[in-house]
Amino acid sequence: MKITKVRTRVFEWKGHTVPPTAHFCSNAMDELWDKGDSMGTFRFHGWTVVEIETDNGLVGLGNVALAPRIAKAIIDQYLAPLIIGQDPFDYEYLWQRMYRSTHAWGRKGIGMAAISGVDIAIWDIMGKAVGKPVFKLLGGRTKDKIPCYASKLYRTDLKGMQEEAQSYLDQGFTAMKMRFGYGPRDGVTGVRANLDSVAAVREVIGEDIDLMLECYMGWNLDYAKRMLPKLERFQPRWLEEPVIADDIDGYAELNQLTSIPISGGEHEFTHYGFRQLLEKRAVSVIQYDTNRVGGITAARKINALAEAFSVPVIPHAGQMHNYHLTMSSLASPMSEYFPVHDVEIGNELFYYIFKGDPEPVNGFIDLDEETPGLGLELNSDYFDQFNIIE
Ligand SMILES: O=C(O)[C@H](O)[C@H](O)[C@@H](O)CO
Ligand SMILES: [Mg+2]
Repeated sequence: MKITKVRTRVFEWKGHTVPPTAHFCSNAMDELWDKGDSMGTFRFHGWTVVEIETDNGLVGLGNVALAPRIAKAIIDQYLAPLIIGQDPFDYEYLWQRMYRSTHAWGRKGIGMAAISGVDIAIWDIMGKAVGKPVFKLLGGRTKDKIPCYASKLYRTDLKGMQEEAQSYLDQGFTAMKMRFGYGPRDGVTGVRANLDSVAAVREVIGEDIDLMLECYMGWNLDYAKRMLPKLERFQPRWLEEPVIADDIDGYAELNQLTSIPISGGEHEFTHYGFRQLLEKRAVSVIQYDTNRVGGITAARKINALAEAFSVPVIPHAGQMHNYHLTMSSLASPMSEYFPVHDVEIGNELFYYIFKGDPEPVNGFIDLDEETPGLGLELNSDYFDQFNIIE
């Protein structure tokens, strides 16, 4: 079997979006004095869709969620020529070919995200070629079903957050993640506002539900050191990305500071990046996203490393490209799940572009044993709401 064609399309949402309110989610721009839209940095309203065709008529589907127009250009100009004419089952060779030939500029960030999109499509082809779901190629089922945590709870008014938390309990979730809205520049009142939001959610969910806390890199080391002891009484399952992704020593310091596990890796790349995080004991939970980290070929290596370090892997976002790895790895106890809603920050856009992602039932998702490949197809129902760039 040979790869004959690589097609990339950018899907840019032009439909209705829910505007974020102030202090919706702390983020890496918060430290800067900025007159602009401080929420702009973490809205993702576009996606790159990768379709790889083979000479026996198979089409593999991959995706990239970061800087979609750039990802498309990288795939079209640099990666497609490296894989056309090649056998998709040579996935490790192809990964190394893409990785090494773009090494001067592509090791981390959007270069690796583009490689990820291609690699995901290659795994989809392999599954379709042998008539098996991708998790079967990765070792098979290690769990009956995958427990999921509901991930939204952006910082709005406390009553609204409480109602939202209650709705996840009603749907059967036993774990959920909330976002902080305030950081170092918001002073003592911001500290109080952050603590109040966790107290409000805990009040509704009680002590027997896992609660994850997300900073999205909106704090700094000093602020995080002051916040962590104050958060201990809420017994969070983890505190996520307290500082920017490059401050690995900061993560390591925070991870030893209190009983609260520090999570990260959503903005880290390849097994080399994760070796550093693991060796420094910088994170207690790993959160790569397969569509950034280097695809399934890199993610499975990270799973092996994490297993040896006894650090759980709970990938960013859930979604099919991650679920297959979670299903097949003992290192992965759980998945993130974005409850479907109107287009807000863009995480939910995945469901408007693809269909096939499983719906959680009582807080668990399952993968079908019979559907070959990743189990995704394009969802043409919403095509007219996108600007589609070929
Ligand atoms: O962990 C996450 O789910 C991500 O950090 C968020 O989706 C991010 O996009 C900020 O909301
Ligand atoms: Mg996160």
